[in-house]
Amino acid sequence: MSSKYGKGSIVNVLICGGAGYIGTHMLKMLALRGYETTVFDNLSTGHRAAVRWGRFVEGNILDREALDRLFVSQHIDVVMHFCALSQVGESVRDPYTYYQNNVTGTVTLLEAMRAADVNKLVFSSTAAVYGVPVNEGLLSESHPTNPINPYGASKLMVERVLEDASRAYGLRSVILRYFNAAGADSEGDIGESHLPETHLIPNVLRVAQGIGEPLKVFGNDYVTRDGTCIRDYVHVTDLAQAHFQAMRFLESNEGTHCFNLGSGKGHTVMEVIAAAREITGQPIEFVRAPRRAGDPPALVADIRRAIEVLDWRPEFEDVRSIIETAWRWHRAPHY
Ligand SMILES: NC(=O)c1ccc[n+]([C@@H]2O[C@H](COP(=O)([O-])OP(=O)(O)OC[C@H]3O[C@@H](n4cnc5c(N)ncnc54)[C@H](O)[C@@H]3O)[C@@H](O)[C@H]2O)c1
Ligand SMILES: O=c1ccn([C@@H]2O[C@H](COP(=O)(O)OP(=O)(O)O[C@H]3O[C@H](CO)[C@H](O)[C@H](O)[C@H]3O)[C@@H](O)[C@H]2O)c(=O)[nH]1
Repeated sequence: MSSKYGKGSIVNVLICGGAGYIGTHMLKMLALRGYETTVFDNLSTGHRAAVRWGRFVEGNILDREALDRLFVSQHIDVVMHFCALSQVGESVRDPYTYYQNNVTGTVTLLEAMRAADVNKLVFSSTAAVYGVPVNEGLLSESHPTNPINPYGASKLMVERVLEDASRAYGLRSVILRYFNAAGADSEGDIGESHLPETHLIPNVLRVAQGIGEPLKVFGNDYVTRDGTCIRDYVHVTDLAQAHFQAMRFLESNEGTHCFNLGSGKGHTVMEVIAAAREITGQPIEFVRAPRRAGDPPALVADIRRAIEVLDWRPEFEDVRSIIETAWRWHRAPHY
């Protein structure tokens, strides 16, 4: 079997945060490829109904005893760590909760892994670690990290912990800095369901369905081609595939390794709305609103490192195909 899809020495995968949006897509991929999966999740933002494969353990990564019990009861080869609170605005209002959950929670998980001799981790980081880009080009992993909110800072702190843990304890880790996760499982089994929903694409599609408040477009005076922010939307199944390849990479590579994950292409808010109008056939009305605090004008990934080192490439190349999968889910959500 090819190293891209074939099985290596890894059999048992612990998916922390596997009841959430991205974690459930990871879960489905691993389960269908024959891996033994355990999801550990406190359901703070995740959904029990989304965990349709493998074993589920309800628990909090801040609870060391619960983690110890899990590692004793189940052999684990690798941990994929999706748990986080991830709303930028909330992190500004309540930083203690964010540092507690995202940093202390992760250190607790790492300590439990060390005690159980589990030495491989794939970590969900974010483009928010970069802060405001220093130039207009694509962002590579070597761009300075200067987060402008506690959410991004909490992820950067964990990245630093992982580097130190690699030197001190031999932990192997891959840090994946995602840009904007979007879309849904192409079979419609799972999708994005957050409450409140802050992300652009689900909010646009909610308006297309005639649900809730009108869409707000935050800011129209950015120095971009139409005045609205540019983001790099990457399909959630492409993210799961990158995790899969990162997991396989850890079988033969020591140390800490960091990769951007995006599509490599940027779209303005207005371009996303235009694409969604075409796909849904709905007018999708919006109101202009002031800039949202903490929004950089443009964030687009340089993904060459993930292509070269992980042999990963996004399959959903066009934002329309990403929105189409999300639209299918939003018309028939299961949870
Ligand atoms: N969605 C994006 O665009 C995006 C972009 C960059 C990075 N990320 C990161 O990717 C990861 C997954 O994001 P998502 O969009 O799937 O979020 P999500 O909120 O849907 O999923 C997170 C999951 O973690 C669980 N969780 C949170 N804290 C926990 C704790 N203390 N103990 C146990 N479980 C806990 C939640 O219940 C949820 O099921 C997060 O770490 C997020 O910061 C997401
Ligand atoms: O109702 C909305 C929602 C969003 N936007 C705009 O659409 C763009 C995308 O916003 P999202 O909230 O969908 O995504 P963000 O770029 O703010 O955030 C995402 O990417 C970040 C990294 O860049 C973090 O990782 C974060 O967790 C993740 O949600 C932004 O310009 C935002 O101002 C609107 O105009 N109206």
